[in-house]
Amino acid sequence: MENSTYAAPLFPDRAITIAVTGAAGQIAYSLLPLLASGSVFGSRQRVALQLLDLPVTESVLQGVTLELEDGAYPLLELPVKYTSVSEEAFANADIVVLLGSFPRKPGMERKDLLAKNGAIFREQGLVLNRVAKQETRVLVVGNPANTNALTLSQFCTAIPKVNITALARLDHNRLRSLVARRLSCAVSDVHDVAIWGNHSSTQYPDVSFAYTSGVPVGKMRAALGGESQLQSEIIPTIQKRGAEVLALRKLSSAMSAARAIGDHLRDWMLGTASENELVSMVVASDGSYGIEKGLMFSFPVHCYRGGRYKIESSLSIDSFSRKYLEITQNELISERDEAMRVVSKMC
Ligand SMILES: NC(=O)C1=CN([C@@H]2O[C@H](COP(=O)(O)OP(=O)(O)OC[C@H]3O[C@@H](n4cnc5c(N)ncnc54)[C@H](O)[C@@H]3O)[C@@H](O)[C@H]2O)C=CC1
Ligand SMILES: O=C(O)CCC(=O)C(=O)O
Repeated sequence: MENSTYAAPLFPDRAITIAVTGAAGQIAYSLLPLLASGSVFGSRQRVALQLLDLPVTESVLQGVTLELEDGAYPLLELPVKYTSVSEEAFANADIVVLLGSFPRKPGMERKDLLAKNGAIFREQGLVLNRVAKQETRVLVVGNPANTNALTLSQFCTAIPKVNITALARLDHNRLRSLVARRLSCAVSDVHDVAIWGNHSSTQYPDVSFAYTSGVPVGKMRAALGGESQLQSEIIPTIQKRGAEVLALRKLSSAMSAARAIGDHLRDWMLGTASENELVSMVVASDGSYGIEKGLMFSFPVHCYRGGRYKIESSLSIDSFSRKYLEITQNELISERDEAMRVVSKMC
């Protein structure tokens, strides 16, 4: 991971406590070693893990815990806690990573999961509302991630909305890597790609502000073949990348998702490698770019040490981009309305 290895620990005198739900699942199996090894929060930050999954997975979760212990990670507090009781997993957590949910199967759109996962995120919002600290940072990964984060935030008013985010970093990393492959340059040379909107096939992967050492800002669309090439090939490739992996593996992306979660958490908590770097995060809209206030929308943001971020609100959006922003905003509004209809019936 970029930047974190030598970072000063966020909590020099104690471990950072991270609750992970869905901890017996496939993303967790790639994520937990990243957290335990120090590659997210730095090589001097102690880490305490509180793992949650359903009672039916108890033996798997116990096996994962044994493996973490057998990893003999110097930074990891022992014993690793695991439970099927949300209150126990979330108590005193500095960070809560919500993977636990019903996953998409081949042929399904992520929004087909709204009803099933809306119930889970309502329930977890209510529990967090009772036991979480105000400063707890929450990252929603379970799909449909934007709308699950919105549902959770409706039921968890104890945590300020700025502390609740969802994952768009996998899409951001996919785009960054695609640009590097097309331009035959290093991924680390590609800066300021952006993902806008929903973590779904309507997301808008945007290269308008991207640059490399050889391609200055404003010239990236042309360097990638122009708007028609973006429209017919590059944008759809990123929009459908999750489905492509799912069709090939018969399982959704997990290794790359874990890596993206590490990147999201590291940048959010420690700040980006360079102060001006743009990264993509799903956050509550502040009305920038005309996006409805409160909608959980992926924006390009700047991150600052200590778990702070700011939406970059001064980019200029042309008609090519505007059309994509509207499509993804409309999808999020309809997901939100459907999710609120579903969860209101549960009250
Ligand atoms: N936002 C993003 O970029 C991405 C999101 N995802 C989503 O992340 C989620 C997790 O993916 P995988 O690990 O591959 O799924 P998985 O099916 O391997 O694991 C999910 C785990 O969650 C557990 N679970 C289900 N309901 C739970 C609850 N109420 N409380 C606690 N645990 C619960 C299950 O028992 C299972 O162990 C899925 O919703 C997937 O669609 C996956 C990749 C990228
Ligand atoms: O596509 C899915 O439903 C799960 C995995 C995912 O969200 C992704 O790979 O982007």
